[in-house]
Amino acid sequence: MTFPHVVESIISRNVLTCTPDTPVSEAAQAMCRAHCGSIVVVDAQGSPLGIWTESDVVKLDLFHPDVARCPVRQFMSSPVLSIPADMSVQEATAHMHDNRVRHLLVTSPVSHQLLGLVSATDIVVNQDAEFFLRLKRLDSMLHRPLVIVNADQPVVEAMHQMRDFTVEALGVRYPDGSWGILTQSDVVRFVAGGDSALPVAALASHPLRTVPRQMTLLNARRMLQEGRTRHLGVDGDDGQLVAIIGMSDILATMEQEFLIELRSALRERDEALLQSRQSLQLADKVFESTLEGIVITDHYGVIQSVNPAFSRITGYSREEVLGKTPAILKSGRQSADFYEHMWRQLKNDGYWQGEVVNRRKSGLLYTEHLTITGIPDGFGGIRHYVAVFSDITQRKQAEERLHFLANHDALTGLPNRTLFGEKLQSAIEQAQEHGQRLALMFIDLDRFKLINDTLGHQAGDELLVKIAARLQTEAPAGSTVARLAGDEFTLLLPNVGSLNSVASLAQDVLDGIAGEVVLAGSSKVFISASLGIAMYPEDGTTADSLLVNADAAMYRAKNRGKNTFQFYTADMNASAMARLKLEYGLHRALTRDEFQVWYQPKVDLASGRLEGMEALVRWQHPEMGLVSPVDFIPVAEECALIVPLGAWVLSEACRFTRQLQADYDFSGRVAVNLSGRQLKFGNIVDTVQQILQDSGLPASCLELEITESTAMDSDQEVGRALEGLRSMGVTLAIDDFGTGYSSLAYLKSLPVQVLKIDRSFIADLHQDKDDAAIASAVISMGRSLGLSIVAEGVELPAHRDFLRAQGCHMAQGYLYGKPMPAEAFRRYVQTFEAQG
Ligand SMILES: Nc1nc2c(ncn2[C@@H]2O[C@@H]3COP(=O)(O)O[C@H]4[C@@H](O)[C@H](n5cnc6c(=O)[nH]c(N)nc65)O[C@@H]4COP(=O)(O)O[C@H]3[C@H]2O)c(=O)[nH]1
Repeated sequence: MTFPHVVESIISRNVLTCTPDTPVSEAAQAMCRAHCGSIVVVDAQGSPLGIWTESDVVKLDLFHPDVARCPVRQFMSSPVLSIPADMSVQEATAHMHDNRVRHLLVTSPVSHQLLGLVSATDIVVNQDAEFFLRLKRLDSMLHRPLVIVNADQPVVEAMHQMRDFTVEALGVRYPDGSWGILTQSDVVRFVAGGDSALPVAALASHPLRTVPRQMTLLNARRMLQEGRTRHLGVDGDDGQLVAIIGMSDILATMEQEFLIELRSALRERDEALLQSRQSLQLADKVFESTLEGIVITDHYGVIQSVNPAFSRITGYSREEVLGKTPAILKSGRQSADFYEHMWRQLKNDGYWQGEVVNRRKSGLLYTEHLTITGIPDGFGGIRHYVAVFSDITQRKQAEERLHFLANHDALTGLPNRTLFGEKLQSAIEQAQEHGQRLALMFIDLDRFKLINDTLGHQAGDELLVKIAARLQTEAPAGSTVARLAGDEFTLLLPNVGSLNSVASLAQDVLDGIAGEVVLAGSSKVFISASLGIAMYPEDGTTADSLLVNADAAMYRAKNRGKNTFQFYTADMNASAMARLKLEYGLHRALTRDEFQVWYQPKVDLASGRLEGMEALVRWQHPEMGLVSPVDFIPVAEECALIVPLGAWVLSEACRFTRQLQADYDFSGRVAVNLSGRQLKFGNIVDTVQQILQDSGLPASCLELEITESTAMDSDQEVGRALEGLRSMGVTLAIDDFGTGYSSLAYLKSLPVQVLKIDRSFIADLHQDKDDAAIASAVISMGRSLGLSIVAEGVELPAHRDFLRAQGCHMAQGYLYGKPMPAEAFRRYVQTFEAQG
């Protein structure tokens, strides 16, 4: 059976009312007129005081002569039961059942005014009970006794029968054997104005309509509704009247069924309520006592509730965070991208889980494992977010510690073999992807075993820690130092440039390690290391092959006498060694006076006069003999030795030239090469000034040559230096002109006076038209800019003749004289002078 939702939808709004003083007979008349089974007794304000129903009428003692004139208040049921209109039909039915009434007044839940009346009939008629009524037959509900009166009996007696047997209708037997019926409403009519001596026949309905006992309740109800009568006689199988049934009997049956259902519904509801109350209590307990922090926010993320664990973990009290957002915990450790991703997932899945680093009120960071769940609002949106988190800081720290221990050497704290292997692998992948080179150095301490055995393991450990520290000092940024085992260390250098730089670093590492180490107990040891280098990709393309080859190279270094390094590839060794040798030699050469300045004459092409000379440095190496500047100047440039070396050459050349001037009738200029590094970092203006002053050589007798590429350097420092030198009165020349990419406009802006045509254009100009064309173009261009033109590398008379014909001013080359030591040049000047 289904029930209408609330009582208001089924109430009868036409309520029959009367005052409390209304005589019983009048009340009964009103009920008869209105075909109502009850009348509500109201006070002057219309508030219900009681109710008087058909069944109350039957209870009247009509033998008492004045009873019909008595006020209805004496017989009404009071207080009258009323229910609010928004009460559910189920509850209303339970109410009726519990209070054993068939009518309830219905009042407005707001104003409490009387709205109407609801009867059991209203409830049952408004049920969709067809299915049920079709299943049930009349004989299933024949529980009430059939009470029979004779047609000639007085009505008052019949009323007593009704009351005593609590039946709504009586069977009336007529003398001819036919049947009639007397009902409660007939009694109401009687009370409304009947004579107490009236016989039953005067009020009874006759004949009684009868139906068979097998009839369904549905048909019986239909007949009752159609026949405008509230009762039917039921025939037994033998055709004898066995019962009288009325609408109320059908309703009672339905009610019973209804109540059974209702009771089970109520029981279920109560159980559900109890269960939900218990779960709520449980949830409350969990919320309050759980060790996990809980934050509940609204749809906008504004905090609505937090539990005690939240305060314990974050340090913020409930009051401090209510109305704020969880952003107060932000540590800045997560990127905007992180939060964007989190919200996107929350929106899509209604769920997010992960680790977050937040900040406690005290400022300390902590790591939490956080789960955020969106609580749906039932309309496709989110009503709340619930965040549950646990503080996993200690666990994380322990994990990190474990991870560190698993990947680092306990003694030195350096990465161990495992971590180093990973780093090497990823460096290889990186190098492969970007086409870079990397260097792997394998370092093994020399004589470590001896130290360990003689001084003990503790001293050995101490030494290893100190060596690790030295290695880390030498390791450039971006490199990785690791300890693989015992006294074996590695250094990984990603993205390395030249082999020379690797060799230099290897030497620095060895120098950094080598030396005295003071250990606890003041024992001193001298330590050194041997180092092997494997290059990616030349010496191997896998981590293993690089390690094996670096190790092999290290053994070779040991065999070569220790405290040295070796590349795995022999060629690399040779060039690196040669270069290192040169570099070391160079450092020593200055202090050991191994440098010399040689001079090469420069001649005026038109007159053939000696116009000056170029100073050219030479290195008299004790083993290698005379070393060309072509071999050592670039090295000196790289290791910055060029600055002191250049200053020495300059001072030597100026002193020599001043001497020539003093000794001979020599007024020529000396040209000295300047490197770019001298111009940038050598404080060159002050240096030149000082040298000129010390030597006494006039600035006009000094020419400084800079290469075309240095001249083109747009570095401001270079420009300032050139201006400074020029304003001092020194002549500036551009060397090797034609080999670079000088723009004419730029050339014009430089404070130079001399252009030296590179000898590569001169060598073949007598037989190569292009060279000839270039040389003559440079000459004419230089002249047009007002520059003095010097041709280098003039070896043949043909060179001389061509250059002279083109208007070149000066020449320098083997035709006039090779670079020669100072003494030889002195003689050269002497000869020239003698020739006049
Ligand atoms: N084949 C041939 N060569 C000729 C002839 N005439 C001169 N040479 C060579 O040409 C070079 C001229 O010097 P550079 O262009 O300044 O080129 C110089 C210069 O760039 C650099 N250099 C020499 N001394 C110094 C110095 O004191 N400081 C700096 N920074 N660089 C220097 O070394 C370079 C080479 O110097 P050197 O070996 O002395 O070589 C000299 C010289 O010996 C010739 O007719 N035929």
